[in-house]
Amino acid sequence: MGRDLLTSTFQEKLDNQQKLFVPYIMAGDGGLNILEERITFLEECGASAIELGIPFSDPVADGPTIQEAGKRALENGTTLTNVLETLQDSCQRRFIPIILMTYINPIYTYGIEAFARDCVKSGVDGVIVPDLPLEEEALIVEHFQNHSIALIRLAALTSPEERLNKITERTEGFLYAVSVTGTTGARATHKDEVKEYLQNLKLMTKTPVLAGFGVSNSQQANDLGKYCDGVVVGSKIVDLFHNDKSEEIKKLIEESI
Ligand SMILES: O=P(O)(O)OC[C@@H](O)[C@@H](O)c1c[nH]c2ccccc12
Repeated sequence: MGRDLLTSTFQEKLDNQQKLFVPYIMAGDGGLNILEERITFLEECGASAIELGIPFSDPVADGPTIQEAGKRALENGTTLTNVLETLQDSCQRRFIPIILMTYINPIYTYGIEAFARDCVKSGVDGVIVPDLPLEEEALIVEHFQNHSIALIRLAALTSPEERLNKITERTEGFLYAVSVTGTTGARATHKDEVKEYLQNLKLMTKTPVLAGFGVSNSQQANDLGKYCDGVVVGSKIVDLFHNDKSEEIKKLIEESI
């Protein structure tokens, strides 16, 4: 469970010469009643873990596709509370690690300790909090540590070396290497400097490094995968589920791992 499950699942895949693939989905997009089905489907396709977004009214890092998904989920009445309840109900039936992506505000409102405790009950293994800078993370770190929940840190192309040192040292589970400047969303190509950026991060940490933002096809996943351990794909997956194209999701994952 928790941080250790994330670490051992990733290590096992890497030992088998596989690349890691973490799809992002928005909880409650299409209704919370289909969440378990989507998670199972992604698990069967070969996903390494699921990044599950909690919809939020002010999603500053999200591009248009994820924002729209968030709006649909909020309209469906999705909240952090009912997502955790849904995950708890299906907890015994899944093996794939779950990572929650939520802004700090919903965690704060929920109560930090209560959130950490309920993550454990719901089988959540890691958390990404994109609007919580390193300087502020003391607010939550201890609570997560006590419950063995991984706090996954994000590196940016613009982070100075000395900041990258702290990020790579502190990250748990994996390092999320944001590989574009700007918000989430499919892009046609990545800048040349991304290659060096990923290689540099790989030298800085033994924790797996995953590239995310702007990956929308297996060609990009394979290209980036030469320099790191795998990819996170959000907008493309959200878009394909929304348009009922799950066969394409299967193909994308199979060709990327
Ligand atoms: O959508 P993209 O470009 O494939 O990028 C992944 C991203 O959507 C997902 O990891 C994510 C969604 N919202 C975020 C906020 C911050 C960091 C990461 C995220």
